[in-house]
Amino acid sequence: MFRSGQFVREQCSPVSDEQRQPNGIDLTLDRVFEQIDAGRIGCDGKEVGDRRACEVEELDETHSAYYLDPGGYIVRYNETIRIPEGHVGFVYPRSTLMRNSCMLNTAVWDAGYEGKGEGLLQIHHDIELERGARIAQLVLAQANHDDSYDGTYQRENIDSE
Ligand SMILES: O=c1ccn([C@H]2C[C@H](O)[C@@H](COP(=O)(O)OP(=O)(O)OP(=O)(O)O)O2)c(=O)[nH]1
Repeated sequence: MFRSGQFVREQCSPVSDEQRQPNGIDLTLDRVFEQIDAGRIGCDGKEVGDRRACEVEELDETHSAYYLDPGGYIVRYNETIRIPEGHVGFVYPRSTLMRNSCMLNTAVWDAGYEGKGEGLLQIHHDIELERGARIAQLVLAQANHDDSYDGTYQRENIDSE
């Protein structure tokens, strides 16, 4: 069973009323990165390639935003997300992203994970994205599981900042 938006909200912070959805909460954009070096996935371990932070551009006198050309980017969400025991999380793109020829690729959010997670943003047509804008939605489903998340991404982007 998928949990209510209010339940999901209680596992994340900070979350404003505007982010609350019937079945989850919207996640907002913190930062955008471009990968500049090869990563590695081996049988004995893994490595994430180096990346550089993209710059927010002054688009006119009143606002600044990321202006992204087609390509693949890593995005970091603003919210610290906690996946409670007995649950699994899924993140979907906000449909307006998709309707603008962009897509967010995501993986499984394990029970016990806590952190400011990341996603792969695919841009198929130039788009303007403001920091803090809602780009994705997190939902939580009840799930049986063996053990809890204890990997290298535990508390990512919380302890390091
Ligand atoms: O789109 C996603 C999906 C998951 N996560 C977080 C939550 C998840 O619990 C954690 C680890 O994901 P996964 O287990 O898929 O990573 P891995 O590559 O297998 O690394 P590890 O060996 O640390 O588990 O990353 C994200 O930040 N973004």
